[in-house]
Amino acid sequence: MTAAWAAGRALTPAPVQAGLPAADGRVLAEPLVTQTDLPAFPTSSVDGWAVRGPGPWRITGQILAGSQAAPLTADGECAEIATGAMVPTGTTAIVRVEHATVGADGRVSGEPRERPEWRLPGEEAHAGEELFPAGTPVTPGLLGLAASCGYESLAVRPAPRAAVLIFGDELLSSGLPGDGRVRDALGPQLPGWLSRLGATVDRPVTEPGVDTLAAHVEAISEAFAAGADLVCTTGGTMHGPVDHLHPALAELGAEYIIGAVRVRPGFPMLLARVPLPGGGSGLLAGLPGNPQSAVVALVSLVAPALAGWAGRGDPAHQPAPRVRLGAPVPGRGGDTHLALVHRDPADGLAYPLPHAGSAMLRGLARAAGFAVIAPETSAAAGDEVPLLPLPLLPGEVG
Ligand SMILES: Nc1nc2c(c(=O)[nH]1)N[C@H]1C(S)=C(S)[C@@H](COP(=O)(O)OP(=O)(O)OC[C@H]3O[C@@H](n4cnc5c(N)ncnc54)[C@H](O)[C@@H]3O)O[C@H]1N2
Ligand code: MOO
Repeated sequence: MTAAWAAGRALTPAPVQAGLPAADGRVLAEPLVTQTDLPAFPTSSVDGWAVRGPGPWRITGQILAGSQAAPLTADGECAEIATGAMVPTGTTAIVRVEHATVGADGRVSGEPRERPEWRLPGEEAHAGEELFPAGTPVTPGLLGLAASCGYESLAVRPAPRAAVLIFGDELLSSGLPGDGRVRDALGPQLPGWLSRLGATVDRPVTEPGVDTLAAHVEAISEAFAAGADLVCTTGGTMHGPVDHLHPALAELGAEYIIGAVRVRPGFPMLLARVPLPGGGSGLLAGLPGNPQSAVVALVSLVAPALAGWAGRGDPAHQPAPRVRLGAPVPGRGGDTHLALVHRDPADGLAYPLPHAGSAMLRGLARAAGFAVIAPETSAAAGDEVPLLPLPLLPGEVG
């Protein structure tokens, strides 16, 4: 959702310098420019003999990886060379160890392959060359490349810090539900979803907050004061007798970015900008109390807001994955229907899941994501529709 992405983008903080392992998952704030030729010196790609001129060759030395290579000064000379070692100047060929023999006179004979067995400086990249632009997501592969071309740290957009505030007098954080009380099903799952979306959740989710206006205002203020960039609250998004989120936002002087979304389930979700006492502002995502609706809000509002904040592209401008349905999915009138689906590996089709009510999690816990059924439409078996995926890791996808 572009408005959520833009709200996150507007709060994108100044870049930080992060050590290479710590930069994983972030986004480059500056282009990755190689500080050296890659490779930086002529490098043997095999174990063998660096030779000069026609053979047989007299052994003049040994060059191991990591050492400086003495030149081969005359035809008929060779040096034993290891994979990764610097090729001495004067080398005309490298003969692989398995293609060479050492004669009784101590001389080396053998046939080099036609293709040179070493890599030339700059073959992969030249010093000063831009390898990736600012805005590129940092992956483990990119970290390895950055190290190869001379970096110890990278200028990246810092990870957004998210806090989770659970509200509801009816919620228990341990034991069995009953007598009007239910277990909090959001406190245990939201940190995992948020970290899969690239946020840092560095404060433990505390006991559910009580359903009073004062408790809402205090908990939200406190979470921002403790350094959260994004506060996710759960419950109280409607206008029932103990729904205090809207009044709390009014008291905090918040400005709505998105007040509700014409989507089922999850319509009371909201995103607001909250002014901070020290200046600047933070984002607050109000996730509806029904647990599946809260996850809908997470993928619809929180995911794009975090992408914007972290310096990543607008997910709305990236091609949505599409799935072919194996069974019909009804529409929800004038609202978009987000229908939980899983993919059957047998036929590759997406099937709507049972137990998909907004208060249920049994369907969600094995879903790949939500099939998007546009307003005033319904989908038939065989139709291809967009998929709003859950932020699952490879192998977790249902
Ligand atoms: N008069 C109307 N009432 C409701 C409507 C409506 O249109 N008119 N919409 C329903 C929909 S849809 C949703 S979604 C909920 C949103 O309610 P709130 O965000 O205000 O959430 P609560 O009222 O606090 O809770 C709703 C429901 O979810 C359970 N819940 C809350 N938090 C948790 C949690 N952490 N873990 C597990 N379950 C949780 C709570 O016990 C309630 O059953 O409003 C409907 N009402
Ligand atoms: O919109 Mo509610 O979120 O349908 O359960």
